[in-house]
Amino acid sequence: MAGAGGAAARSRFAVVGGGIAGVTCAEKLATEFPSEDIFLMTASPVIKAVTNFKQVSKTLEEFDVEEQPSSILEKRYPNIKVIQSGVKQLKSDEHKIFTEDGKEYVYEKLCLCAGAKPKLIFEGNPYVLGIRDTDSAQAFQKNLAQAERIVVVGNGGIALELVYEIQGCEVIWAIKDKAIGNTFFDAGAAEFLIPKLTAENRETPIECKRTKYTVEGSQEKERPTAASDKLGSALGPDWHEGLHLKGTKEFSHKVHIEILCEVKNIHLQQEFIQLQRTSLTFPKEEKNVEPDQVLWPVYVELTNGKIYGCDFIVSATGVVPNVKPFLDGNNFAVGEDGGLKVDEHMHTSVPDVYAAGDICTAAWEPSPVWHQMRLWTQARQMGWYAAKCMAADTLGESIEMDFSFELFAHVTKFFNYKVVVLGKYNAQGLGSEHELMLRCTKGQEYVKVVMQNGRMVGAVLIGETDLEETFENLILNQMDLSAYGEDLLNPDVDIEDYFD
Ligand SMILES: Cc1cc2nc3c(=O)[nH]c(=O)nc-3n(C[C@H](O)[C@H](O)[C@H](O)COP(=O)(O)OP(=O)(O)OC[C@H]3O[C@@H](n4cnc5c(N)ncnc54)[C@H](O)[C@@H]3O)c2cc1C
Ligand SMILES: NC(=O)C1=CN([C@@H]2O[C@H](COP(=O)(O)OP(=O)(O)OC[C@H]3O[C@@H](n4cnc5c(N)ncnc54)[C@H](O)[C@@H]3O)[C@@H](O)[C@H]2O)C=CC1
Repeated sequence: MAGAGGAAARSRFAVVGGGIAGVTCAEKLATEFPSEDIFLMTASPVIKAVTNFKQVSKTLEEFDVEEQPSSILEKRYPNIKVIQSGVKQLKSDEHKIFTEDGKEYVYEKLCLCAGAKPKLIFEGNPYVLGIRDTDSAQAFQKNLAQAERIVVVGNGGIALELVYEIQGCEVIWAIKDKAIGNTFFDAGAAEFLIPKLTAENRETPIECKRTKYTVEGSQEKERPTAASDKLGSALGPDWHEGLHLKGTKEFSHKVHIEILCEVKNIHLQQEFIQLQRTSLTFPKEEKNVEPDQVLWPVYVELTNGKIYGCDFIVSATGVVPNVKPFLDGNNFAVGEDGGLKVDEHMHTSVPDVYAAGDICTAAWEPSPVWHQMRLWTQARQMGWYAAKCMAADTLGESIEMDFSFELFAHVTKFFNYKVVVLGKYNAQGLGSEHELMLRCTKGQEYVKVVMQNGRMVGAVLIGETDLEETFENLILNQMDLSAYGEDLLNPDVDIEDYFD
């Protein structure tokens, strides 16, 4: 193949990234062009493959994500050539890729699927950890095994999962918002979920059949172990189930929530003691903590004036697309969130370069009930559709937007409840032009629909509601439901029979 200083290897199609988006894209290209070699360049030694894919309804899908050695992918698709080396530089004007191992590759069409990395608060502070891939999850588990108290910052998917799963360690959960889980829920749903978080006796988590990520916990308390700076792929479903997320204490769960605050500062122990002695304005006491004056390795100062000592901090504060430094020097249009802007054909602003998954920012005019969220369902759909678009452009064919972008649909699990979110489930972008309808049975189900001009535009379904398919249809067909009024959520009306 390509040698340092030797002739560059050539392929019609190249894909960068061995996560869900990249692997799905390479697989689809390999199927569309069985006689072409597809280069898949990836910085991680393993790739992520989608297995047990199940189309639950028109737009809802469920699947497992498996970490596999790249040889398995090459066996399944003999025309995929995995190049296990990070991309150091892209020279898009020459259609060339330079890898860390000193080789170069020439492509005709390229799809960038390099994912994203955690957007950390106080980046560089050794006491602040992020969770993204197997390495960082293992580093987290190792540190937790020695911890008595940690501070979790952020209010999205990772924070929701962590605060529920962690045992034997006190968790101070600091959120900017009034209610928990702001990326998925409104205050009503948060209220429904809170008892599950604070319950004394939780259900035992279901044992995970596949052991996924385990490490031995060290007993010595020291500075947090950081994950390596290798860029791995994002974790898959149920990533925490194989991990023993347990601290040093005997109690089961202990979560304290601090709302409407951010982290103002982080002080190391010595600095904290010094500040207490010398600064007139610095709080003299660590508040809300037992008066035994435990000394913690690190102290978190919140914008609400409170200070908490802890062993380390988890920053679950979103992601930033991986565009640096390997894309420097190319003229990519970038969205506000730092992602590569792509049009309705997943094409970036640079000729012959497409992008999919967490690295990209959907810059097309979306369907009124779809929006981008960096999720593995969207990574799979985008990777698949990008390959279709690359194929269509190569063959001079036209292509229509894939149906999966018609409606935002996500199924997941929080606090052991099934959670389905559809369309504008939090009335995103609707202003005051909408109405909400609710149905809630404590400890069992929470159903919220968002209505606009008599039509359903979004829904949150928590628990086993069995309503997802009917509501998906109602949002897609935009039927005028004004005549049904409150009956829409009446548990005595069999709504599925009504509309199916
Ligand atoms: C802890 C956690 C839990 C999550 N839970 C859920 C969930 O329950 N449901 C859900 O839908 N989503 C979840 N997500 C989000 C989901 O995992 C991601 O949106 C999705 O996996 C992104 O896939 P991707 O292929 O775009 O990127 P990634 O999986 O990040 O893959 C990027 C790939 O690019 C490679 N790469 C990066 N830079 C280079 C380079 N310079 N050269 C070569 N290769 C490079 C990396 O090695 C990697 O293989 C979770 C994420 C995390 C971190
Ligand atoms: N079950 C699921 O669907 C899950 C999905 N994910 C996905 O993985 C990715 C990473 O997850 P998260 O880090 O949880 O990101 P996220 O985007 O879900 O949430 C980020 C949270 O951090 C908050 N935040 C941002 N900056 C902050 C700051 N400076 N101080 C305090 N709070 C701040 C935001 O308000 C938001 O609540 C996301 O794309 C997420 O959608 C992760 C876990 C589970």
